[in-house]
Amino acid sequence: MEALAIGSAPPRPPGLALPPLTRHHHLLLHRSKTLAPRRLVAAAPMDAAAAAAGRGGPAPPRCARAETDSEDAVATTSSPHSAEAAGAAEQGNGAPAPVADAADVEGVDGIRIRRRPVTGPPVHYVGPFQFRLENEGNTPRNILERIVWDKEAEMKERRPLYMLKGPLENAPPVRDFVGALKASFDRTGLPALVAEVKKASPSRGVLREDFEPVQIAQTYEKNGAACLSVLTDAKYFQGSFDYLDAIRNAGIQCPLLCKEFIVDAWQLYYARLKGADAVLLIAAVLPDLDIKYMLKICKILGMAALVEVHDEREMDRVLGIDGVQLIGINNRNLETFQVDISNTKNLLEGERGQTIAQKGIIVVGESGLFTPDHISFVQDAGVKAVLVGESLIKQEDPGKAIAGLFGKDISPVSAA
Ligand SMILES: O=P(O)(O)OC[C@@H](O)[C@@H](O)c1c[nH]c2ccccc12
Repeated sequence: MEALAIGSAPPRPPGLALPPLTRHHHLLLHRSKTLAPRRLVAAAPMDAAAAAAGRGGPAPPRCARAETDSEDAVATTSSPHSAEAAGAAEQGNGAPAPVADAADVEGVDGIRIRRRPVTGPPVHYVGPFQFRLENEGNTPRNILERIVWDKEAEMKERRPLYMLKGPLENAPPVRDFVGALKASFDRTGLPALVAEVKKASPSRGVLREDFEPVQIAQTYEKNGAACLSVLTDAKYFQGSFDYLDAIRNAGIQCPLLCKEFIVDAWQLYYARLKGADAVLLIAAVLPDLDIKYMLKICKILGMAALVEVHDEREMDRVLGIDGVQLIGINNRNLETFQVDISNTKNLLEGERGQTIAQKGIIVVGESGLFTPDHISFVQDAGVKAVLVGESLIKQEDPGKAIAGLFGKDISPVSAA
């Protein structure tokens, strides 16, 4: 294993130069005509969201006043790289750069959500009064944005990275997540099951009242799950890193996926020390450069990364990244909660499917799978693994429910 780059930020991989400034110019210059007119409102010196954003996370959003337009606008960025680019724009010629509206930042680095709240333009001092432009920038527009903003805030409470060094050295050895998926597929001829230990979700509420994570994990393993996925987000999924820990220490052999909204490399180290063998990287949340960077850290830590996509654009982005071994196609849109299992098929059709086959990438069909027909449908579409939560966890014995989902018993004992 390579040395762990802990205590200091792992170096930016060679060849990953910052994108040239011009890549962002259209975003900086273009202004939406559809935005509602803005109003000036009297404001407290700093509201809570602005204060949170201003506390200085890894990549504070930058704001600048529009130069060419009388109407003030707000710029934000969704990645460290675009933030740096915006900074360069300010410094380059000494003049304030034209900026984008909140609505225009959709699509920065290929991600639609805004990674951080827009803080709004600076407070204006007018005699004894202070004014601040009112806009929608401090309100999340969808659930994914809300979760990610909260996660960024959570990150501010974390222990410093160097404090993870000791516990990381004592972490349980890594298990081969990809190998387990392949072995299961070869053994059963059916998509390998990643069974999810999930108490609740924002879209479905509480899925199981009497929630015993270790027992659930044990029955999943006994009944043929190749790997397990453990929700660790507390606020929206009632998950916990303690569940990961407890499952790992209960003697479960299945490799474990840490199901978390990863926004910061720190979480990768933390997941590993809690026993994770794989992590989820969501393309709707992470720009390409962050995915590349995090893949390298995963490699150093020996963990697999399941890179999740939901649409063609995200799939194309991820197919352009070297070193991706596992792609998850989420049938659930995390912004609207709509589930459509034909999404898996659509994203695997034509050239995309061929590229995936050439690269030897394993595709995991995720969400909304309830019946043997659903499993056959996604298998025919080309997946070699499935990620299933609700349809199992809601049954009295979630493990026994596996045979119902696949239409046959896939437990290792029955195959022997
Ligand atoms: O419960 P379902 O519909 O079987 O879905 C499981 C899994 O795909 C879903 O929990 C999931 C997929 N991607 C995510 C990202 C974050 C949180 C949860 C998820």
